[in-house]
Amino acid sequence: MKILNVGQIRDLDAFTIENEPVSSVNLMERAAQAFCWWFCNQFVNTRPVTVFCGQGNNGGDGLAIARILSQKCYDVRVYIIEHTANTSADFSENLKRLSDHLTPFQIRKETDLPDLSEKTICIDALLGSGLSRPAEGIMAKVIGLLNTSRNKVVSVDIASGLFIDKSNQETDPIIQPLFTITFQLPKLAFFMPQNAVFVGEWRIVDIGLDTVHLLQQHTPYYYTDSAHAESIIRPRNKFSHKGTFGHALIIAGSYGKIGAAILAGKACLRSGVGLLTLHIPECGYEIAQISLPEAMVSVDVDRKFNTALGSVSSYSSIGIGPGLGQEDATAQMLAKLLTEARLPLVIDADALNIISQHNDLLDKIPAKSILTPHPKEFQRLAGETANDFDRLETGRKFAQKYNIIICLKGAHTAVILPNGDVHFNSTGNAGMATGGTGDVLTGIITSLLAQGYPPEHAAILGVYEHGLAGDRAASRKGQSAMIASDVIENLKID
Ligand SMILES: NC(=O)C1=CN([C@@H]2O[C@H](COP(=O)(O)OP(=O)(O)OC[C@H]3O[C@@H](n4cnc5c(N)ncnc54)[C@H](OP(=O)(O)O)[C@@H]3O)[C@@H](O)[C@H]2O)[C@@H](O)CC1
Ligand SMILES: [K+]
Repeated sequence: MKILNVGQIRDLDAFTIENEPVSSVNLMERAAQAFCWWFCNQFVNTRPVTVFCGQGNNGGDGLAIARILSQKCYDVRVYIIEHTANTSADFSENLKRLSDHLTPFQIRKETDLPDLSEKTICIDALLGSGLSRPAEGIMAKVIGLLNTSRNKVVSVDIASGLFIDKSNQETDPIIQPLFTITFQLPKLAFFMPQNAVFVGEWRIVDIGLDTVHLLQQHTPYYYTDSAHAESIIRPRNKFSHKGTFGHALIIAGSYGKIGAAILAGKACLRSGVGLLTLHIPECGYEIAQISLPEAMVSVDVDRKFNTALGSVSSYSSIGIGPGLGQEDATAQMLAKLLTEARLPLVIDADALNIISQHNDLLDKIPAKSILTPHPKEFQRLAGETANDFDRLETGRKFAQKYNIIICLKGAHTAVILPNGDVHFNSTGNAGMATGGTGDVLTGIITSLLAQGYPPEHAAILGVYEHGLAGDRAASRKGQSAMIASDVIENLKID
């Protein structure tokens, strides 16, 4: 699914109006109906509703929503924030249509602000995609009122005050909703960790914007939905044998961290690889043979750390990093591997930290290798950034410069491709913020690479399936009880 910028959203809106054709006020009606369909499924009509409207089209949506909910027997109050002499045409039309049902109250100054009863659900239709500057004056006061009230707030399209495709300042007044119900497409702002409280839980409602025009839009930003992930999966051929699915090598573990190697290895096997070899220090030999009998074990000459590899030319994919440690000998082994490997690698955890400390290694990373840093590891690699938008831009430049793929881990892991495209993941949950889940991801992606998935697909699909397995684990065990092994047990890539 594509993620568009403000200008493209406006064009898509205008194109639909002209070519469907549909009048803009009828498109607004469709948007309001779609919002109300979600709202009525979420909240019963015994809950009072207060709608706060600006004077642009977001406010127009709010007026239409108020009318529809009132027709559905909700007890509705409407407040219009009169902050400008200009109102949009569709706002004015919806104000007329509302007059048979409700009389709105005006808010012009602070003393007009209402006392909100605790039970009322507030609908935020103050400002939408037309935001051109931070909210101020009476608009900022209303935002402050809603944020300090204990009421549930639902934002229409986007939280008022939040920019769709650029960073806000920390001091900007922005609504902190429980839910955002957005029209047609997710917005770039939703994927930035800095915006978590300004988005809440978000849902997309379809308002029938032109799909052909949407296909023609160029954007570097995508959202990996189930349809896209499923289109990547290759069915297993009936006549296949273990050689068909490749031979993966995972280089991981150190004394006290052999578990990381086992988790990565098990995840690799559970993601469909034909054969797996684990390269681990000698102290892990028996642990690995007992806990993972399906894997072959290549034992390092060192007892506690990985320090030397034999030839790697026979492997179909190589993952390195989980629990590796950062010994000098390990760093030398990694440098040699980067020089000798003739295929893209999966590089995680301590392998990334070693590269951060030896910047000359960056140029040696094989083309299309997949790096899986969490934000701190990425910062060590690429330097400080001013905000999450800036970090994403830095990631795009970094991926292009070194011809690599970066899976920037987070609530919506961003898979950044060598051409600068970014695919935000849709699966996963806060239960996955626990030790070992990163090792599992390394195993999954290494497995997909071994099976012949192109690196871009291995990264996008691996991240998606990792999150999906985490969601299955959370629904069975709960987010607090689940551990990395549960993510592995819930893998099912077919
Ligand atoms: N796209 C779609 O497919 C569909 C979109 N729809 C809906 O339309 C919404 C977009 O509507 P919109 O363009 O009228 O913008 P919106 O945000 O309501 O207000 C802009 C007004 O506010 C003003 N203003 C700006 N910043 C301000 C500030 N800080 N403080 C105060 N004022 C400020 C600005 O003034 P100006 O910048 O010109 O000074 C202008 O007057 C969209 O989010 C969705 O809800 C659906 O109905 C149908 C399908
Ligand atoms: K809004």
